[in-house]
Amino acid sequence: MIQSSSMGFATTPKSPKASSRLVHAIPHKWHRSTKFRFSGDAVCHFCQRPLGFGFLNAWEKCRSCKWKVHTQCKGRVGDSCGLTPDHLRFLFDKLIQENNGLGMWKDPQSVPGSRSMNEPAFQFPDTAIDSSSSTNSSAPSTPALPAGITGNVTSLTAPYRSERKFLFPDTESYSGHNRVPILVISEGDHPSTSEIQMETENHNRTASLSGKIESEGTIVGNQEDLSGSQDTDAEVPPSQEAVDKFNKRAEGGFTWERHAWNMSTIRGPNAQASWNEVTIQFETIEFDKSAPIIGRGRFGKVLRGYHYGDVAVKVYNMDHISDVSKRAEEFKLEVSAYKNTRHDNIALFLGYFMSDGKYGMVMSLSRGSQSLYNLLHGAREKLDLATVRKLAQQICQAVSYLHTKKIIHKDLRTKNILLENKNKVVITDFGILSMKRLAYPKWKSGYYTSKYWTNNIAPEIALHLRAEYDEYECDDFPFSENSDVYSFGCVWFEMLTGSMVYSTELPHQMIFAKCQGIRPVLPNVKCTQELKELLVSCWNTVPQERPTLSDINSKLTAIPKKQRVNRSPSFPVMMKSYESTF
Ligand SMILES: Nc1ncnc2c1ncn2[C@@H]1O[C@H](COP(=O)(O)OP(=O)(O)OP(=O)(O)O)[C@@H](O)[C@H]1O
Repeated sequence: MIQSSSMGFATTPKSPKASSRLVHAIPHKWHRSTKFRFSGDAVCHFCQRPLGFGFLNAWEKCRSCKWKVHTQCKGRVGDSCGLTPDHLRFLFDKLIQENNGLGMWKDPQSVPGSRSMNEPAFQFPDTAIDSSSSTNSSAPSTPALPAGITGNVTSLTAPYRSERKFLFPDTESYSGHNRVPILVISEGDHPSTSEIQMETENHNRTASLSGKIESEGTIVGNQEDLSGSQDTDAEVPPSQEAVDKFNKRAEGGFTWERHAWNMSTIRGPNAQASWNEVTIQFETIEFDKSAPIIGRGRFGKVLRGYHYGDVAVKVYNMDHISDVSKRAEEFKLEVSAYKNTRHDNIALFLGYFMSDGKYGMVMSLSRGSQSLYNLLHGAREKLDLATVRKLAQQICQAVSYLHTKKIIHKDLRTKNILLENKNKVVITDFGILSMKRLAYPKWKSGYYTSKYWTNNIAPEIALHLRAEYDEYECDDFPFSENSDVYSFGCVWFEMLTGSMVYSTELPHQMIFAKCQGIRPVLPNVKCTQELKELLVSCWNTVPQERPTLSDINSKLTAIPKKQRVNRSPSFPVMMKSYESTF
C-alpha cells in the first residue's frame, strides 16, 4: 500500500499487490467531432503536423487526455492515456527506493521518456515562475516549487488564497497548451468582499458580493445585498436554441440532465404554465433584516427568508455568462435539475425567481442550519460507526435518486450536505457546478475553486484540467455517475476519519496523485474489511469499475449491524426466582 506523507506519497509497500494499485488504465476515448472546428495552429500530438480545420477534419480527440491526433496516427499512440507499464514500473521502483516518495516531485524529467509522463501529468517546477525549474535535463533535482507554494502544508493556513500553479503537459511539444493553469483556492472558507473585488477589479469586472466573514460559511452582509430591482423578468420557457445546446452537451456523454426534462415542460403546450408554477415573485419573499445571510459560496449566497414559512433563498451569480440576454435561459437550465426532484434527503426546491439581475431559488431551510463539513471540521464531532452508516446510506439514496433522474451532482462534498439533525442529511448544490463557472472571472488561465474542491474530484476530472481554458470544451469534463461515486467515497471517508482525503497534500499534489492513479490512503479506521473494500472500490481509477450508489446502498443495508454481545453481567444475578428455590 502506498502511504501518504505530509508532503507527498510515502512509499512503504506492504504487500506484493501494491503495484496493482498504481494501475492507471484510462483508455483513450477517441471521438471525431462533426462540428466545424477551427484548430488554428494546433498540431497532431503524435506527428506534430498541423491538424487542419473544417467540418471534415481527419483528426480525432481523446475525451480523457484531450490528445488530438490525425486519424491515421491514432493507431500509433498506444491504447492508454495513462502511464505505460514500463513507466509505472519505473515510478514504482523509484518510489520504493526513495523511501518517502519526495523524489518523484524533485525531478519528474528524470523519468525515462514516455509519452504519458511528459504529457498528461503536469510537471514541477514551473518554468514560467521559477527559473530554477527548467524542464531541460540540466534542471536541478531539488524541489523548486512555484512562488507562493511551499512543501510545508502549513502554508494552507495563509490568509485567503495563494496561487497554486502546476504545469500539465510538456510545454514545448504541447503547442497551444503551454500556459500554466492556476487554481485560486479560498484558504478561508469563502473569499471575502475585498478579495473578490481585488480579483474582479484586476479583470475589469465588478462583483456585487459584500460583507465580511464572520465564521465558517457565514457572512454578515450589507443591506444592499437585498436591494436592487425587484422587477421580475418575463417568464418564458427556454428557447429551442438553449434546449438544443443543452442536448448537444448531453450528447457529449457527461451532462444528462436533459432526461430530467419532461418534454411538455420544455416545449409542450404546458411549458409556460409549468414554469409559472415554480416561479416565486422576488418581492413576495421577506428577508430577515438583522441577519439575512446564512452563508456565501463560490457561486452565490444563501439568505434566510420568509415565504409562507422559513425558507433559504439562494441567489446565484450569473456573471460567468457574458451575454446578459442568455443568463435567464442558462439559469433555467441549471434550476431545471431541482424542479423535478422530490426526495426526503434532497433539499426541497420551492421555486425560483429571476429579477432584474437577480437569479435564485427558494429552498426549504435546513433546520440544523449547518453542514456536515461544519459538524466534522468546525465542531470536530466524531461520528460513531452506526451514524456514519446511516448518513452514508441517506447520501447514497439521495444521489442515486438523482442518478435515476439523470442528474449528476458534480460537486458532492460535505459542505453541500446539510444536517437536519444528527440523523438526517439533505443534499444540496447539485448539477450547478460547471467549469465555466469555475473559470470566471476570466483571466489568463485557471480556475477559482472552493478550498476543498480538489480533494473530492475524480481522477478523470483531474486529468482534464488544462492550462489552456477552452470555453467551448469546458462542459466536456467527464462528470458522470461514476465521478459522483468517487466523491461519495471521499465523503464517506471524511465521516469515518474526520479528515479529508489527501488532507496533507497541496492541491497540485492531489491532482498529480490522482492523475497518477494513486488512491487516498485509508488509515486504520474501525470498520469491517468488507466496508473498507467497498469504500476503496469507490476510488477505482477506472470509472466504470466503481460500484453504483444503489449497489453501495444495498451492500450497506445487507452488511449485518454489529451483533449485540450478551456479556455476563458483572453483578450477581438471581438465576432462579425466589419461589423456585423452594
Ligand atoms: N437550504 C439551506 N438551509 C440552511 N442553510 C443552507 C441551505 N443551503 C445552504 N445553506 C448554507 O449556506 C451556506 C452557503 O452555502 P453555499 O452552498 O452557497 O456554499 P458552500 O457550499 O458553503 O461553499 P462552496 O462554495 O464551497 O460550495 C453554507 O453554510 C450552507 O450550509
